Amino acid sequence: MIIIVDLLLMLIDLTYSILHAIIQTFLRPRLKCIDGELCLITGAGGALGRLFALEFAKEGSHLVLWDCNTAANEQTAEMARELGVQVHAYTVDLSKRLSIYETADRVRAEVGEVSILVNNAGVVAGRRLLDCPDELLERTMLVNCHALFWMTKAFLPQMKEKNHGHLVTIASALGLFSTACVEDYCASKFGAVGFHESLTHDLLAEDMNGIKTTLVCPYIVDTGMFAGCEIRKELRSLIPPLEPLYTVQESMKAILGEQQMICIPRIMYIPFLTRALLPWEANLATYRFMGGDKCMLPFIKNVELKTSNGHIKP
Ligand SMILES: NC(=O)C1=CN([C@@H]2O[C@H](COP(=O)(O)OP(=O)(O)OC[C@H]3O[C@@H](n4cnc5c(N)ncnc54)[C@H](OP(=O)(O)O)[C@@H]3O)[C@@H](O)[C@H]2O)C=CC1
Ligand SMILES: CC1=C(/C=C/C(C)=C/C=C/C(C)=C/C=O)C(C)(C)CCC1
Repeated sequence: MIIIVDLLLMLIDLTYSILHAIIQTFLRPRLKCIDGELCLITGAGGALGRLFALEFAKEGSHLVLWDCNTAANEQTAEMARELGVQVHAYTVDLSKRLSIYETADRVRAEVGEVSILVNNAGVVAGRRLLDCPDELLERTMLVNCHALFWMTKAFLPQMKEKNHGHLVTIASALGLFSTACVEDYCASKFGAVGFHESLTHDLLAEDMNGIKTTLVCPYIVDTGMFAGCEIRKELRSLIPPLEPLYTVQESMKAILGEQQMICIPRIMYIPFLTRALLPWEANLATYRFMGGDKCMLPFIKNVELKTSNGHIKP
C-alpha cells in the first residue's frame, strides 16, 4: 500500500519537475542576488574565467581569483576592481593538491569564507594519444578532474556549516558525448560531470538544500583553446562556435536561476540524448554525416604546427 502512495507521489513530483523545466525554458526564471557573496573562480586569467570574474563583479560579488598565470590573473583582477568590488588574486598550480590546499588556507585566513566556487580552469593535451607525453595526459586529469576533489574538500565544509553556497563546474559538451583524438579531455570532463552529479546527490541526500550546484556544458567556444576544431563546412553556420561572452552570460543565467545543468547551445542536448538512446552504429552515421567524427583533426594539426614552431613546449 505504501509503495502505491510513494509511486503516486513520485509521479506527481516527476510531472511537476518536467512542467516546471518546460515553463522555465520559456519564462524568465527568477535570478538570485549574490551581492556581497565571496566568489572564487579558477582559471581566472583565461578567456572564460576573466568574463566570469567580470560578470560576478557586476552582480556585486567580491572575488578570489586563482590561476597559474600570474600576469593574466592580475589583469583580470584589475579589470574587476574597476567595477568596485574587492578582488584577491592568487597564483596556484591546480595540478598540485598541496598547492590547492595551501592556497585555500591562505584564502580563508586573508579573505574569508568562499560561498560561490566556480571550477573553470581547464586544459587539453591537443596531441594524439600515442604521440602524447604521459605528463600531458596526466595534467589534463589533474587539472580538469582531480582538482575538483581538492577544491571541494577545501571549500565545501564551510558552506555546509551554514547550509549556504553554490558549486559551479565548467565541464563541456565533451563530458556528455565524445569524439576522436581528445581522449584525455573527454576522460577528464566525463569525470567532472560524474563527480558533479554525485556530489549534487550527496548534498540532497544530506538535506543540504541551501547549497546549489550548476553544471555547465558548452560546445566549442571561440577562445582559442580548441582553435581549428570544426564540423562539416555546410553545417558550421547552423552550429557555429560560441561567442565567449554569450557562453558566460548563458552560464550566469543558469547559475543565478539555480539551474542544475545547462548545455550551451541547447541543441547539444540532442547528441547527449542520442548517445544513450541510439545504437552505436546509428550515432556513428550521424557523426560522419555532420563531421563530428574528425572535427578534432585540424585542431591537433594546429597544435603540432605550434609545437614545431616553438610557440608551445613539446
Ligand atoms: N574553449 C572551449 O571551446 C571550451 C572550453 N570549455 C571549458 O571552459 C573552461 C575555460 O576554458 P577557456 O577559457 O577556453 O580556456 P583558457 O585556456 O583561456 O583558460 C584556462 C585558464 O586556466 C589556467 N590554467 C591551466 N592550467 C592551470 C593550472 N594547472 N593551475 C591553474 N590554472 C591553470 C590557464 O592558464 P595558462 O593559460 O597559463 O595555461 C588559463 O588562464 C575550461 O574548463 C574548458 O575545458 C568547455 C567547453 C568549450
Ligand atoms: C561529435 C559531434 C558533434 C561535434 C561536436 C564538437 C565539435 C564538439 C566540440 C566541443 C568542444 C571543443 C568542447 C570543449 O570543451 C556534432 C556535430 C555536434 C554532432 C554530434 C557528434
